[in-house]
Amino acid sequence: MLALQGDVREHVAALSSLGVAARTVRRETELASVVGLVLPGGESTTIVRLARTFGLLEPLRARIADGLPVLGTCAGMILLADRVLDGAPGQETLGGLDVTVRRNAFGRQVDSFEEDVDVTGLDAPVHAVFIRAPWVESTGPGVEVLATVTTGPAAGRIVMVRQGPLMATSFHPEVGGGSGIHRMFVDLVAQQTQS
Ligand SMILES: NC(=O)CC[C@H](N)C(=O)O
Repeated sequence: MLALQGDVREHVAALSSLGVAARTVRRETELASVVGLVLPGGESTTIVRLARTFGLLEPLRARIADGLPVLGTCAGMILLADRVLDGAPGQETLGGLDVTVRRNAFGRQVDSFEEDVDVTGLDAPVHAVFIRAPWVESTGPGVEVLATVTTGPAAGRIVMVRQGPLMATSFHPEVGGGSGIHRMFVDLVAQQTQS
């Protein structure tokens, strides 16, 4: 669990409900020992700035490039994206996920909303909470779309993707979304660790 800024506690609670004792990562030595990493929602520019201050920016990029399973939610999705539209001037990411995301994409009118979304691979819909969320504007060839918005002005927009060991949601599964998304990620980590 990257614990520089954002809703770390909610993710730790969601993982703990699945019997997974998540460890927090703030230092390079802590990063070195994890087998999977969650990038929380929060403020993407702040998280990148703190990652640089803590000497974690390049080590994070290196572990992602090396195949570390990562779940990025909201700001965490922005951090995983290779390309950002409407970002802060010169906004950097960790990258790894071959997508273009649009930051704060849902606009002022509906900047926060909730919707039940169907997720490929889950039996029940996920109650998805969007808070000044990004959406995925476009995806590269290796990226699988796992969920889209179905109603309202943003219908059809991509809000969950996966590319190999990298998974990202626009919404906050750690806030009232049950444990389905975390379960998917824990399974992904287990798969990748075995292979
Ligand atoms: N809830 C969130 O994580 C919002 C993300 C935030 N708008 C950002 O750009 O980082």
